[in-house]
Amino acid sequence: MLNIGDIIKATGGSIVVKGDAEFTGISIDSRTIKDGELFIALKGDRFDGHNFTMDALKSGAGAIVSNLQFIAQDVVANNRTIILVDNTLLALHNLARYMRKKFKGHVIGVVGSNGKTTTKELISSILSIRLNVLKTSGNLNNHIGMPLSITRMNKNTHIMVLEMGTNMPGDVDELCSIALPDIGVITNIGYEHLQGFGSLHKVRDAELEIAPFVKKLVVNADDLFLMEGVVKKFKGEIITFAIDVEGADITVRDIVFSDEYTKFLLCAKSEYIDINLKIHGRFNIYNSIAAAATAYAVGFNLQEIKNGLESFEGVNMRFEIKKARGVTFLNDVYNANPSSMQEAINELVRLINSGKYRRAIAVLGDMLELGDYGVSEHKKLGQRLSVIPVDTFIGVGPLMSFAVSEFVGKGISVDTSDDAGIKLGEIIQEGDIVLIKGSRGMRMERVIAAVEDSEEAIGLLQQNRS
Ligand SMILES: CC(=O)N[C@H]1[C@@H](OP(=O)(O)OP(=O)(O)OC[C@H]2O[C@@H](n3ccc(=O)[nH]c3=O)[C@H](O)[C@@H]2O)O[C@H](CO)[C@@H](O)[C@@H]1O[C@H](C)C(=O)N[C@@H](C)C(=O)N[C@H](CCC(=O)N[C@@H](CCC[C@@H](N)C(=O)O)C(=O)O)C(=O)O
Ligand SMILES: Nc1ncnc2c1ncn2[C@@H]1O[C@H](COP(=O)(O)OP(=O)(O)OP(=O)(O)O)[C@@H](O)[C@H]1O
Ligand SMILES: C[C@@H](N)C(=O)N[C@H](C)C(=O)O
Repeated sequence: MLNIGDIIKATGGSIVVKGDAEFTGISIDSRTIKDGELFIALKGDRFDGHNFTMDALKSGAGAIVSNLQFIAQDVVANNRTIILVDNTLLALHNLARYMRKKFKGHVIGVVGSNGKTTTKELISSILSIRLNVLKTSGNLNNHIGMPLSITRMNKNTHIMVLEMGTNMPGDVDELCSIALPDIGVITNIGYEHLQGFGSLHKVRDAELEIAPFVKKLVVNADDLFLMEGVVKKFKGEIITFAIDVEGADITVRDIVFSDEYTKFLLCAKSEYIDINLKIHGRFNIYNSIAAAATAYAVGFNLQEIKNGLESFEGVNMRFEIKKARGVTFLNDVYNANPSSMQEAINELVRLINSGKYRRAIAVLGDMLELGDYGVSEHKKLGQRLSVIPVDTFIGVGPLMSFAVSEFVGKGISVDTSDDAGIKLGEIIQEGDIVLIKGSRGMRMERVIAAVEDSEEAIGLLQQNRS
């Protein structure tokens, strides 16, 4: 329960109408606010939440606003609490910071270019074995989603696992100044959001903004560029995980990949345990050992870590392997940048080399937000695809057309993911393996939807089977 005294202390706001003094939680959305919650009216790209204060007050217990002119008299007369502040986003930040300061457990901040959501979920899966974990839900990793997640804290919360996203310098610093993490996890440094950062060095600087806040930093020792920055900027306890580099705190041996499972031996000092993951790819071993190292650092033993890792089912749209009508789809449509694209291609190659598939098809959408690197990174991708056994490459979007033009082989350039789905529907055959990936804005999930709807594709597959 949040009480009005704490809210006023945290936000410095003033009470305009005093109704309920206790609230079950915070909501920023009148469409989903629940009975007893306090609405915070935020201004967004499409709407100003103040326009929905009345709706919110009808269902909720009160509101924090910065502008009273939207509050109708009949709602005021209804005795719903109304708190006036100068800046509602800042009020959300201050409230989250206030609640965090009262919290005595560990707060784990997960940053890095790739794998944050998956690593956050893996850490939570392990810690939940014996603790009540509060985690950022889904991908809510920005200056709205992360503080909002903190406000879900209650007296039963033992530990927090918070994903922190960034697409420009200063984001991680801002998020850390609210969450005050004591343990940091940096998954890796890669080519992401270069439009906002300009260079890989600036990406590293941005992710390392977590360093001054934490006492322990869990880092990927195989990422030598990251490690160079960590050693320069961090003076606390460094906990390392690695597949290749020897001597890391958490390492792995005897990796076995298949399209059903990923097995390996997880080693911590002189102890080891076998792990059988339901998720796929070498990059997911990194995410798993990042989670293992974090859990180890807060006192979890290897059996608990095994249980948490093995029960994890994966996150939607992140390298899901789906089989439909004899075709294997690698559904990696959540996002894309040059580093994660390379990882996905490595996995495609590994699967092709297993000899189980007839043909490989890559359906790839633009990698967005790369600024000046956009064209050159797409051209490089086309060249890389040319030297692996990809039968057909369907490129979606204007940037991918540069990749298609560099591709030596059967390349098709289309404008939208719907068009790509139709093309794919025309060519897929039973026994094919298809990688589908692109930036969020490219909506590559529509490729799979279009194939599923395509009668032609279904017909072709049935014809092939008989
Ligand atoms: C605020 C909010 O959550 N908006 C989401 C909402 O947008 P919508 O169009 O409905 O409204 P507005 O934002 O314009 O509305 C303002 C407020 O009005 C409320 N409201 C509106 C209508 C109504 O009838 N009643 C109302 O009460 C409304 O609820 C608002 O409070 O829906 C969209 C579609 O689902 C969402 O896209 C939109 O989400 C925005 C973008 C958001 O910031 N959401 C956060 C909760 C969040 O964490 N979102 C993550 C995205 C994270 C991300 O992209 N991370 C980047 C790094 C980012 C770094 C930082 N510099 C940055 O720029 O943010 C990364 O690479 O990881 C997510 O959704 O996944
Ligand atoms: N450790 C990793 N190294 C490289 N690529 C990865 C790694 N983990 C995941 N990926 C790729 O990144 C995609 C998104 O994964 P995830 O959502 O876990 O990352 P994220 O960092 O949270 O992304 P975002 O920045 O959009 O929040 C996956 O589908 C996969 O292609
Ligand atoms: C979805 C957002 N978190 C992200 O990763 N954006 C990049 C540009 C992408 O979608 O590839």
